[in-house]
Amino acid sequence: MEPDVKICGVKDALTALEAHRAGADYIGLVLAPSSRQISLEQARHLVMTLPAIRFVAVVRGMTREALQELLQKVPVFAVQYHGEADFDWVSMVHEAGRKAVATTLDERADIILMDGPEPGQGRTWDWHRPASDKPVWIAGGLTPENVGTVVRTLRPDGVDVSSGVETDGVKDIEKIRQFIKEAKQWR
Ligand SMILES: O=C(O)c1ccccc1NCC(=O)[C@H](O)[C@H](O)COP(=O)(O)O
Repeated sequence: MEPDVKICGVKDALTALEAHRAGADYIGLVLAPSSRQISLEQARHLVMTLPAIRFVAVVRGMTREALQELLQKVPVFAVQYHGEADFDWVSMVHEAGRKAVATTLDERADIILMDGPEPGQGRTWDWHRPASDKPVWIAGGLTPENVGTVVRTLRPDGVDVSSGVETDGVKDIEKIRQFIKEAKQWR
């Protein structure tokens, strides 16, 4: 099986649609503080406009109340939670009928994302694939140039990229196409 590809930090419908048409399996919408952050209203508009796309809401250290609001307002396919939570965010996401993407080895989640210490900064790290019954995605400094090697050596269930498919901080559809081609030809 070829790995799933998530293109993270998409901010507009055209880029989401082009990435989807290029073969992206998931599109990440950053709701955490970031140059890629969009509002709940923008996220809702994207998700409602493009119902065929599996959108993942990317959050960091979000409170219970804010997560509740997100789940009520934005019908994303999944929530990817970065940072510590002092409440059971996985159960909340499941009760809302969504998938949970954990950035720690949390076996209650549906997918484990192995990301670097500075998400979204394009920094590589000691990529490795932990033993887990859950699908494991790899992220952190991936590019069209290195993703093939990562897929070939670690055999992840998915790969996730943001900076590596941007030019001057903006998503670049040619890099997205190249990344997807390289990621999916190795499995
Ligand atoms: O992308 C961000 O700006 C971001 C901000 C806050 C929390 C998470 C964020 N991104 C998470 C992702 O899923 C990124 O795709 C992942 O960290 C890889 O990023 P990159 O190394 O830039 O490819």
